[in-house]
Amino acid sequence: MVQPSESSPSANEPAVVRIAPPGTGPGFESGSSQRSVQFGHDLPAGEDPTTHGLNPQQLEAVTYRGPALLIVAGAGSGKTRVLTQRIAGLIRGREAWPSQILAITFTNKAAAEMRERVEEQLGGAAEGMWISTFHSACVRILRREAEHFGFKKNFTIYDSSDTKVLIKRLIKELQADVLGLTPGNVASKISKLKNELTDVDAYARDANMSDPTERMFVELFRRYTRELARANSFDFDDLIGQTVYLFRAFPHVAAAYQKRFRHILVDEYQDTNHAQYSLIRELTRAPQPEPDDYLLGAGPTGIEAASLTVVGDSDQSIYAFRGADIRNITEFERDFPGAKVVLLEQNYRSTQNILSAANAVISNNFDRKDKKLWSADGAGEKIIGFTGYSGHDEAQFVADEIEKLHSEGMSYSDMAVFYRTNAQTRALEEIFIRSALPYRVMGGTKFYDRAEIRDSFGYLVSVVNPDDQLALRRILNTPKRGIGPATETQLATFAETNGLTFRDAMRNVEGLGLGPKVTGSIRALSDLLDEAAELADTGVVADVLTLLVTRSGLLETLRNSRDPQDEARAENIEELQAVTKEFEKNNPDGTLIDFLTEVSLVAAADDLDDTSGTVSLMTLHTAKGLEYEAVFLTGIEEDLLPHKMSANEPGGPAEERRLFYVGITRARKRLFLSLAMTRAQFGETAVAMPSRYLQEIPAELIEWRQSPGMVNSRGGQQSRALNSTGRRGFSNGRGGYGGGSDQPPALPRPEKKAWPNQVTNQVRDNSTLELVPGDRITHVDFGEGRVQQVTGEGAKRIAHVIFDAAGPKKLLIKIAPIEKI
Ligand SMILES: Nc1ncnc2c1ncn2[C@@H]1O[C@H](COP(=O)(O)OP(=O)(O)OP(=O)(O)O)[C@@H](O)[C@H]1O
Ligand SMILES: [Mg+2]
Repeated sequence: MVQPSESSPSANEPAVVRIAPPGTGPGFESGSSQRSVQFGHDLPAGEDPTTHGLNPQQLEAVTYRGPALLIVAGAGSGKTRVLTQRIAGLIRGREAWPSQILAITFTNKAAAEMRERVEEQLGGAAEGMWISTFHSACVRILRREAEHFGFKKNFTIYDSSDTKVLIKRLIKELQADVLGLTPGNVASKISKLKNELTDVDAYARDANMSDPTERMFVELFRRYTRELARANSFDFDDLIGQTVYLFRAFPHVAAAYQKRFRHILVDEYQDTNHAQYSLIRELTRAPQPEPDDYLLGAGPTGIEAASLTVVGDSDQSIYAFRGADIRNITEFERDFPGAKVVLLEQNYRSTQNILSAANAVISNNFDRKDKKLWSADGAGEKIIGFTGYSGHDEAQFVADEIEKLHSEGMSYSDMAVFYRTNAQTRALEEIFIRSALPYRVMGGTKFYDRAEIRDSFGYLVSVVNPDDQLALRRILNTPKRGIGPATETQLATFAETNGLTFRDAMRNVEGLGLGPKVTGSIRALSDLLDEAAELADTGVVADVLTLLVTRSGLLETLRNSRDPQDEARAENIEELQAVTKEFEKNNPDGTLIDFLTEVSLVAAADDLDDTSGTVSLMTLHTAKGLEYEAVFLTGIEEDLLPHKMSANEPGGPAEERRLFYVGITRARKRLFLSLAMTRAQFGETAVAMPSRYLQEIPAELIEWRQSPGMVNSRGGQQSRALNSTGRRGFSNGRGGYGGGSDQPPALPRPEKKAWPNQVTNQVRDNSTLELVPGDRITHVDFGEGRVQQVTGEGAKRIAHVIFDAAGPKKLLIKIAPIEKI
């Protein structure tokens, strides 16, 4: 390795880092050069690994040196790759130490991938380099610096559900619900304001205070801000906003980071919001001189601003609803005068058919610079379109095609299924489970949202951050220990009147004059938390969790419960214990705070688990920046894509079109577009219309397939609307269907058969069904077939069957709708 990281400025010490002249300073000792450099690839002699295999534009983007560089290009043109190679080049060329680099990506997964790629290029760990999301970078900064403005290092992070609990309580206290204010709309308005860096005072100055709703909102915002500060907590938006505030209020703090980070690189710049943009602006200012700069001879202008590289694609801006501002990219040259702009054109990801579809779709957005993606890889296979009768039918199609690709040699982890809304996963998961198809749902990790997991975290947070009243109140009577709401209020009031925290009120419970039983309960809880805090100082995270969930009775109560659901809940807590052990293994020095930080960042953005050997399911938003051999875009219907919430918003349908474009451009070789004619949502089944975006794709690029249930049915949707010869079914492409009338299409009547979704509603249990190779069986959907093999045990037994008509399938015996014949 070229860089002995111990001698470079430690990752934990941002302190002062002077400009490192190339090739000097710790980590750049002479003699450690060529010889010790290893590369992840075998290269021809004389080839520079940093620039190897790049096209001329990419080369320019990797090697350009100057204060500001903007790389704009369409999907799959190598933007992220250029960033990665640029970082590797800076380090390898000894222009920067790893610790002088700050690279920002959009998800944890993208950050991990980028780190991996850089390390692969360098042939070793690039320690001290910050490659992270905006949120993670800000948490690291705040952990070190929060004390400058009245927070403590051990602050906790409120996720959106914590935020809503707190706002709900405030709404109740102020009886704000009569004005129509709900936790949801208050939270989203506050979030929006924070993304614009508007704090409550700034907002109040311009608010129309004669409007009672407005006045009430201001009061809620004010109290929310105060409660968060008192709880020594930040919400998600604060992480960025407060870091900006910190830098602006404390120039010497800002200066330390401005000096440290010499190269700042931002991926997916089109999706930065105002707060994130401001953070970048603060970090790329020339540091203000400090007195010792003069002493050291650096002088007031001795240190230049960091160099900034951003990459982005306006066509992939999909976070306007979170305040992302496309102008950050379009006005980059104005913001950073003298900026160099590089355009990339060639796409290295997808086949031409996929790109042509993407080009055709996105060209319907006005107000964009026309750019066409092209590939040197040839046309590739046609896009496959499929219209199912129902969401389950569609899911079955997806599962079948996945199995087919798999049997042709494609790995499950090279395939992904995307959808617009999380609700769509239900049908997909049901079918996937039944087909014994390995999959993983990415993002929106439901695990951390479960009540018992939140309870467990309530305990951990109460230990780490005793100021967090919300967490304490959550666990006060969980499990039930006879502490009612009246006692809770008494504790809160006692704290208020005596200027104590809620936690201190608990510690002094004997002074409250409560009954002996309640007093005893609170005392026991308080002592447990103290004991756990002691353990947290010296012990490992897993032990702290175990102490808390056992001694509090949380685990035992669930285990002893007669509610069958509680058994699963107890298992979830055990799973959490496994997560802490895993954390320990990966972070031998990790503290409880580190653990909580990691979880709060990960749970909000993407998945902890590795996805090897599984098909990935995720929303279109989560899919950004990723790529897969085969991609299934499901639910390409009006009201889903474009989503019905967006239809009437200014810019809504255009943003949804970009989302579709993002989805299409994730595919390398195979793209499947599917929809259903009826879709069950919120317990109702509604007729679904094909998305207006479908007909923007030239017909010759798509091969439409029939659902087996619709064969021979007259007026089938795809033959009416989406046949290969034209677009007869559509009026003018603006959502009209069937000649522009609002008439829903006549549904074809599938031949009667049991649809998969009806099967799952019955309690089916084949646990005792004996199957051996050679047995003939019949399946509700697939008809007759012969068992080839049975693998797995118990509830996880899988039958490998070759159906006479439907071909090979794997079935989870326990729940498969099969019978032996
Ligand atoms: N010069 C090149 N030669 C070969 N492959 C390349 C080249 N440039 C990029 N690639 C490959 O093309 C794919 C897309 O690259 P990358 O992910 O960097 O694109 P991107 O512009 O960041 O896409 P997106 O806009 O979707 O984020 C990757 O697999 C990458 O390794
Ligand atoms: Mg990218």
